Amino acid sequence: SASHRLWPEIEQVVHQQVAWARLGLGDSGTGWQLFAEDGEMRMYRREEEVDGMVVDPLKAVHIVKGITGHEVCHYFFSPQYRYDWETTLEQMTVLETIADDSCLFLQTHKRIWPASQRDVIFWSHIRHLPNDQDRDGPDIWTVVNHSTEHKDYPANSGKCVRIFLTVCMLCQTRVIPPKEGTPITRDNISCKITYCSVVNPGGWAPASVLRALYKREYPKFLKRFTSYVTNQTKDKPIMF
Ligand SMILES: CC(C)(C)c1cc(CCc2ccccn2)cc(-c2ccc(S(=O)(=O)CCO)cc2)c1
Repeated sequence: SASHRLWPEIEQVVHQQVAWARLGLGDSGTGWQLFAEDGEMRMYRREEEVDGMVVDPLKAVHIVKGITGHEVCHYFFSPQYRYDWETTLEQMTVLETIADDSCLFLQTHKRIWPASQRDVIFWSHIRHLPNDQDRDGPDIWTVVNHSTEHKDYPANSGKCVRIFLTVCMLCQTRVIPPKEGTPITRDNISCKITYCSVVNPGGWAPASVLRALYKREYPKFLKRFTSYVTNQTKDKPIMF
């Protein structure tokens, strides 16, 4: 709700992330390296370090047939499905339900050898940015996750190293209209997904180890999540 202490930050970060996600990859001069390809999915990263720590920004573009942006964002945002698709998750707690479109999460992730176990606190916000009639802009659904602090869970106070992240799942639905008068089916829809992520792994971890881990884990993550949405929605009415 607009009166919540996090609301100004949510508004600012969501608009910044939507603008960032909608930027193309620019020409090769922008340093984006394609590092994974699988069917329609293309995954790019830039090598960046902050205080000697790998924080490689990642941008993935994927086109998935038969699902909508609303459905992708619904399953990505809603806590009740997360254990189904987030296999690196050990524990997820909803610390606060800020509004029906905003939650505060605490997540501990399974240890990924040889890095030590990590946890993260982030707010998550789901937003529909409809294309206003006069502009034929795209109809966008997005979920933005952004790290924040919580007084009851100070960073690095327990067994876990605190990670920091900003993630944007931005979706645009495409409909190929079927023959006049016939209903739209899942064969007529597809979703273009732009997934942007910057994960600061917190405490020290060797750059080579992190880069190998990101290279292996990220493609699996997006494939697994989109397959999950396809399976969850295939026998259900379309959520536009
Ligand atoms: C390896 C990599 C795929 C980058 C990775 C490792 C870890 C585990 C923690 C970690 C980080 C770094 C090094 C070792 N372990 C967590 C995440 C992560 C966490 C959260 C989200 S989310 O978009 O907010 C969806 C809700 O869960 C996405 C990714 C990614």
